Amino acid sequence: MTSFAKVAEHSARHPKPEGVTFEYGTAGFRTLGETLASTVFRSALLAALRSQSKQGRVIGVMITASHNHERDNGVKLVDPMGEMLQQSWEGYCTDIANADSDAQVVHILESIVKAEGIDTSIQPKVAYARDTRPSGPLLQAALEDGLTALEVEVTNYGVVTTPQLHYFVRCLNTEHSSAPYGDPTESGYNEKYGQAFLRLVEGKPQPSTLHIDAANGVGAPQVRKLADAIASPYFSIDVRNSDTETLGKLNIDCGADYVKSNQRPPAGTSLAPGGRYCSFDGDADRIVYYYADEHGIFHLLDGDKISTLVATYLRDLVAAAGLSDLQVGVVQTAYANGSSTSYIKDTLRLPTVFAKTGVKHLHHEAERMSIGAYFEANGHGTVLFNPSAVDKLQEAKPTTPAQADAIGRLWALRDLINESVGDAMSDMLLVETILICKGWTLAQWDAAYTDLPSRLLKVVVNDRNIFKTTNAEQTLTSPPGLQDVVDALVAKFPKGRSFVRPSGTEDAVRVYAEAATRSDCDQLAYAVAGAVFDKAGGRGERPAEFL
Ligand SMILES: CC(=O)N[C@H]1[C@@H](OP(=O)(O)O)O[C@H](CO)[C@@H](O)[C@@H]1O
Ligand SMILES: [Mg+2]
Repeated sequence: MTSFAKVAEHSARHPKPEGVTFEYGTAGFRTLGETLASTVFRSALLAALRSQSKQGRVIGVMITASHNHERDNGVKLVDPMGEMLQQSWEGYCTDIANADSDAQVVHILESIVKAEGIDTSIQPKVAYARDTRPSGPLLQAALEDGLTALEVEVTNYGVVTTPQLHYFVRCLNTEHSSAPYGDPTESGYNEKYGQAFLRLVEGKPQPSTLHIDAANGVGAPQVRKLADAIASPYFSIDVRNSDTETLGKLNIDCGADYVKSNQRPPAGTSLAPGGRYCSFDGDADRIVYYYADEHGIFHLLDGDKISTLVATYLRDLVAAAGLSDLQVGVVQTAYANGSSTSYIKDTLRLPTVFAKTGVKHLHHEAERMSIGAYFEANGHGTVLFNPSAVDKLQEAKPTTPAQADAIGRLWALRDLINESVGDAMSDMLLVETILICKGWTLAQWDAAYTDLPSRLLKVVVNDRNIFKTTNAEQTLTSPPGLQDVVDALVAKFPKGRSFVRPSGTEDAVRVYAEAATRSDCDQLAYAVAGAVFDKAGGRGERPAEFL
């Protein structure tokens, strides 16, 4: 029987900072690392209850702030199949993080037990890990104190990538089932993905070296271990921005978010024409590729390019396997470039839907498809095979060697893909596989369609909570009248599209715009940003570039 007797005493060691309100947002809690100890301690308590509510299955806890600044940190819970915490529990997280006293912390735990009908005699189990941030060890200690207070059975995975922790959780919970996901260790991870990759590329021409920018984060040591496990010229890598020791380097002027937001290579990287480059973010769940053409012009291959590449490859394999009733679909968010959406609909002729920002929303949409590829434009995503697709693969009776080969490749691809969550390393192996099998350069991959010029801006406002949206976040329902202003501005520009939504991870409102030309796109973006600032409580000085 779990008792809350020790909770108040342990909680008193992790006082909640005064005047701070925490919110379990798009990707868990995320804010200044030095303010997070109480929240991490309390997240441990919730992870224990969540485990009991899932009959003692293992819940994950990851301490990371991904691509955000090194002084930030964050914590999020991982559900038993390696997916993001069920949304209905996010409110509990927010409530307990904001509880004003240790007694209230206990009271909230008791009320969750009641509301969820939790059997507290079940042994709770939690697996946890952290990224390389300097505030990580102290937050980990707070987490451990919470886990001890509730006598949780724990597995500490140390310093690993976010998707590795998701993978471990899924493995631990399927270990004794009829379909174990894999060995829940770092070497099990490297073996599983590495072997699937080698199976798929065997006999094809070898690619040139891949230059990986690891954002000076946890992806650096981990991708080196993956390369050691693969130990093949098919995966020849050069890891850059791999300094996880020096303070102040994480995500600074490098990493997937920097490259995608600034549309340029990491500082200090000059791109050799024909060279192959990619960037991870700070916790290695996002990846983007890029290259320079013969004129030295930078070209970005973002999440949209990855999802179209992957969807095309899967569509062709499914056809070659003779499994015409297996439908490949693509899930995007409103931030997907309009050209990619048209390409998926009009050229690939595949179904596509828009989900709200945040991978948990995309993941749930993709689950409804037989084979669903989902990616955010920023490079976070994966592919899901739903159970009926797996059944069909199992039942398939190939009548030709070509069909048998395609079915074998679909199975190998399923082993290559981290289905629990978007994973820079697994996605990289997937992209590499497809490029190797097609014998393509990055420029050949890029040739499928041309991105419309786009711009993403931030507007700092007094209260971002007044912004409410509908239609997969593309239409504002509040503040009143603002959407009409946006619509009128969009109508002025050929191929114009723009939308406004509150960020779930930062105290700001995001404005996205695209249009047929760079200058139209910028005019639209800055005009919409100006309208938001003027009509919805812009804070501080009005940025000079806003129109
Ligand atoms: C435009 C954009 O890139 N938004 C990001 C960002 O969310 P916001 O809610 O926009 O702050 O962080 C999320 C978590 O990493 C990521 O899922 C999402 O794509
Ligand atoms: Mg990340």
